[in-house]
Amino acid sequence: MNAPARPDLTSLPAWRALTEHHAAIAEVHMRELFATDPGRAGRYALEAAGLFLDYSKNRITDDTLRLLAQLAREAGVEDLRARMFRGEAINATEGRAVLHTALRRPRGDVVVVDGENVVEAVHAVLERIETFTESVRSGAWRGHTGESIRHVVNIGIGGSDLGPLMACEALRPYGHPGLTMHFVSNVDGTHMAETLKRVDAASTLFIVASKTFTTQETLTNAHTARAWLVEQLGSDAAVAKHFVAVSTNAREVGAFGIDTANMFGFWDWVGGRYSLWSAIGLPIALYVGMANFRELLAGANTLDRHFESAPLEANLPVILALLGVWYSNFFGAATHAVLPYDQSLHRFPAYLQQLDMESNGKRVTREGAAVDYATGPVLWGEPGTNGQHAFYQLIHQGTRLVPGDFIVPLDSHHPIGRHHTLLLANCLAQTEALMRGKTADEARAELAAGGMSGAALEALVPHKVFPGNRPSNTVLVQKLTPAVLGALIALYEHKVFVQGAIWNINSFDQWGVELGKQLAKAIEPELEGRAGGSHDSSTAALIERVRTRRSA
Ligand SMILES: O=P(O)(O)OC[C@H]1O[C@H](O)[C@H](O)[C@@H](O)[C@@H]1O
Repeated sequence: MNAPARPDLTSLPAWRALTEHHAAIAEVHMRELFATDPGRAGRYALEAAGLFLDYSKNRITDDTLRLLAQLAREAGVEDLRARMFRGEAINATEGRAVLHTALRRPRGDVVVVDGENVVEAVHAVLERIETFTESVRSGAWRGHTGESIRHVVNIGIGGSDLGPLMACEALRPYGHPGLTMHFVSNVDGTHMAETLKRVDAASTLFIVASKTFTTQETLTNAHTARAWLVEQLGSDAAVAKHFVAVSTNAREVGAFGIDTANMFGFWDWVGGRYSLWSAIGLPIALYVGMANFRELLAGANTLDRHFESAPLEANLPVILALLGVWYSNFFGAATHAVLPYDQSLHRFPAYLQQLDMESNGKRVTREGAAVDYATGPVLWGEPGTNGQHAFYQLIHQGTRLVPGDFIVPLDSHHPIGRHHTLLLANCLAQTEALMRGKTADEARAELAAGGMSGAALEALVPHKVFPGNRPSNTVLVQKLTPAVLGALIALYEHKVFVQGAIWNINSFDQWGVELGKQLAKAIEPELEGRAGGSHDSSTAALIERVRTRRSA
């Protein structure tokens, strides 16, 4: 299981060469690079799986790309990629394979784990999902009182929430008109209470989605929902027609009271944040139908094949990953923005936050040594153009370097009037402005043309200057179809993989979420006065204040 320890990242020849190269080009402005190289946009563009990437507005030259690809090679990206696709247990701290790519393989493909072809098992579950979703969508599946299903409430959190929620939002144009989707994740009772106000029990299906089926938030919400349903419909027997489960843990599903005939399984080689392709995608399949769900899988599989076979220099996720490494490790950028110019991708940044930050927010190497370089960035974003009117000021004129990905479809699902032309124009204008900036002379000339002069003009000039040289990627897609969405998600999954491989961290565990959970378990009885504990003075005083001041 244990591969030989890799040399430290910063001692690799390519790393050293990149350090020198960075010193040489750090001050070079992209305006200059574009002015002296008419072929730049054509050379720094790639297309695969319905995604077109323009990465020419980056602070790179041919040398940068050559050295970054060399870094990927020296860091063993290709070897780890092969080991992931083969199903080796590359998630060493949990002793697990990492095989979300097997979930989107066509029938007939073979991926063997522990002597079993998992692709067959994957398709067997897909067939069960197909049968179930068709019966719900057609109205054949009846609730306890004989009504068909009109509301679906997914109860899950993290990877058992963000993926299905994001994809259902993104694929609204494909959604079943008679189904309203709801997602409850937060243990804050408000989330469940406000959702239950909007559904009626007789026509509601609850999906309890939890890989482990032990997650406190999800189990608490599921118990509340079940009690509500039983009260509304007046019978425990109603649970059978209104609750299904998605989990790897049949025992706990049974203990909760859901018949395992109504359970859709998956496997421990599917990480939570990589699970929307598994039965965790049940809400997606219910909403957009199985044919579209299969398209989503097929789009991701096309990107997988590209990732697996394209040379590093022409490999979309590899290029995105290398650019991220370039900014994180050589320019000191601490953050990365994802800016979809598509309202239906409004939860995409939130989804990517878990994917990227839970995967690469690590501080020790796969061998357990503390890293001496930066790892995953703080990822964030909002749909354009809303961001433009909120935080783009900092991206244009602030003191921090914020590389960003601009994602936009050429065709809208809602081509009303000139909306989409305006949206596209804004997207293209922003990346141009970030790259070019505005010099003092340009600002001066503009102010003069507006009738200003003298000291007043000069006083304004510094405020009107945009330094530019701010990097961005532009991802163009024809239209946000299920296949394109699948490819887009897979693009980021593999980007995260490549970065984790270079940083030599395990992108597939998440021990960092455990300590808070542990402490919450200890504090919970203390808040109710059922136990005492030993804490720092701040936590102790806060517990005391909560215990004595809350009214219920
Ligand atoms: O699906 P579950 O087992 O309920 O887990 C839900 C989520 O909670 C955990 O704490 C992890 O941080 C996430 O990676 C996971 O997706």
